Amino acid sequence: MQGFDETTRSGAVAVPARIVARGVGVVARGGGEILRGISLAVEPGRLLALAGSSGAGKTTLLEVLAGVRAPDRGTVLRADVPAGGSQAELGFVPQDDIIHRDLPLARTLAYAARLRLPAGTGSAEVQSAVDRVLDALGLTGRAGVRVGLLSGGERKRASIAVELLTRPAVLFLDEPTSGLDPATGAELITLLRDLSRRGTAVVLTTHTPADLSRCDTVGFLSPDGRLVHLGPPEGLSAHFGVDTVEEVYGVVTADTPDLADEGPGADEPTAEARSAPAQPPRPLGALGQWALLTRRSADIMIRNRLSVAVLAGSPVMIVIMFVMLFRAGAFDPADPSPGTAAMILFWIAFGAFFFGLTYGLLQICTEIAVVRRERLTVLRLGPYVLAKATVLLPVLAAADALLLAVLRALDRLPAAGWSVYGSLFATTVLASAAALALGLLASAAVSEPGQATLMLPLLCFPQVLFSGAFVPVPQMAWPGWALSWAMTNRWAFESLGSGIGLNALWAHGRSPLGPPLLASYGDTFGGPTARGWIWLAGFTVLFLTGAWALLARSCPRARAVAETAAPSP
Ligand SMILES: Nc1ncnc2c1ncn2[C@@H]1O[C@H](COP(=O)(O)OP(=O)(O)OP(=O)(O)O)[C@@H](O)[C@H]1O
Repeated sequence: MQGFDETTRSGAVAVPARIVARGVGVVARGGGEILRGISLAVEPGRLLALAGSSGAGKTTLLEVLAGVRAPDRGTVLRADVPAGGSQAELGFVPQDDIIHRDLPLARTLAYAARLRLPAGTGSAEVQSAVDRVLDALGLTGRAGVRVGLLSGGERKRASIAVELLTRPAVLFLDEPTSGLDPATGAELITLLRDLSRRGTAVVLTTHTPADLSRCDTVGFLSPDGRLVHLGPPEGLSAHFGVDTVEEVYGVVTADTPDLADEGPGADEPTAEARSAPAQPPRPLGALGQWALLTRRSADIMIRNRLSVAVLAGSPVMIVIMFVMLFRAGAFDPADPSPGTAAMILFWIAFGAFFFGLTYGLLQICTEIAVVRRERLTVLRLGPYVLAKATVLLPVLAAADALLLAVLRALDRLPAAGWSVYGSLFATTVLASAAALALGLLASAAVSEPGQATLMLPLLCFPQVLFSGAFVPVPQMAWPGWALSWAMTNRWAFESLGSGIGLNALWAHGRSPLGPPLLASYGDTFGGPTARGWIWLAGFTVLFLTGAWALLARSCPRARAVAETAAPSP
């Protein structure tokens, strides 16, 4: 590990910053107080550790200082040390990794750099920023290794490297040493200390007593969220009248007196700093983000064996099953099989739905920590969601085309012109698009991949039951009839039937089973094919908007710290 010595001088920050919290309080949703009356200053060139028992509020305080979360009481203000000029960035490393595991380290850093560095940054500058942070964190030798194969300590350093790309003035880290062995943890703290010596203010939370002795200042929280000590680590145990830092955790209770509130000191941010909005350099625009995120998503998908297996395997498996299930010639007007013809169309609609849903379900929840972090500063959610659809729609269209082509080649579908097959193809692609959007919505709604997997049957069952294939829509009880309007599969099934002329086959084909089926299904296939397309396109837009809205709620933007002033009680 290089550290931030003279050879890595480019790791220095351009604009050091000071952050001052005064009387900060945070109230939990249930009404309990998480933090009470906390005042402290984060200084450039200093390494501040926040310690305290589990649940004391360390992460909450870190998030408030970083602008990730707004305080309910008090103020958090920042002052960039030199007057004038643009304000420098804040870096935030949460506990979860904030890099994609499927990409080689240098590649994932290059994507992060293109997203975070100002619009118009050239390839050479991106490469030099990546080389700089790899060097600074001792990861140059691991540049070509897939992130998932790095050790825990290397991955933690890789997450820090992402943050250093923009030369942040203040770097916040939530438990950076958790899960690391003592030597690796100590090495990491030394590295952060070197970083702080170069002008960056570093704030971290930790549970490891050994970390505290390597920091400049320790802020100790009581179990009820008050700051009960703030000072150099050497004075910590003496302050509480015990021999070791470990013992401090035992003696600090809700009865421990508050730190005397002397405030953060005379050089509090000036009035100008209070009112100055943060002016980060202009980031990549919406179109640029969409193009970059599309490339990154495609790159990740191709490199992930599981996703390649799902993308290629599920259409092939479903086509084989359909071929095994249905006999040839169900659409032959001379000897039709009316019931089978309807079932073939239903299962084509369901196949298109299933491809789209399975493709979408794991897209967002598997990288939510990365999205959350990128959203804090630069990421736009519209381009992000659209990039997912852009990458997956062509693959879905290919799967739908394969399904139709194989079924036609093996005579499970009738000999018909290009216009009929164009209509069937358009229906399946729209059905897949709506299902993909539903999958993305579900993926944005859950918090982990396990929950997304559980959603699969929950989303599929109603689409089978209420599509109108097994119980025709005119025969449904009214609650089922009402629900059927919300089923994308109903509209795909109806458009397929109308596009292929199922009513005519049932009415004029030489099978006595046709007319009764026609009577039972009513005008299910009698409407224009485009009616189903409009419904499917509408659902696609609705579900994509829903995914965007859910992400906007769960992944908020960071608040400009200078503006996070809440009224004091
Ligand atoms: N959004 C929230 N809504 C309700 N309660 C919350 C919320 N965020 C945090 N808490 C509660 O606030 C308390 C402090 O949480 P926090 O994660 O800040 O503590 P911590 O000191 O970092 O804990 P640990 O060391 O175990 O990570 C906990 O009891 C937690 O359950």
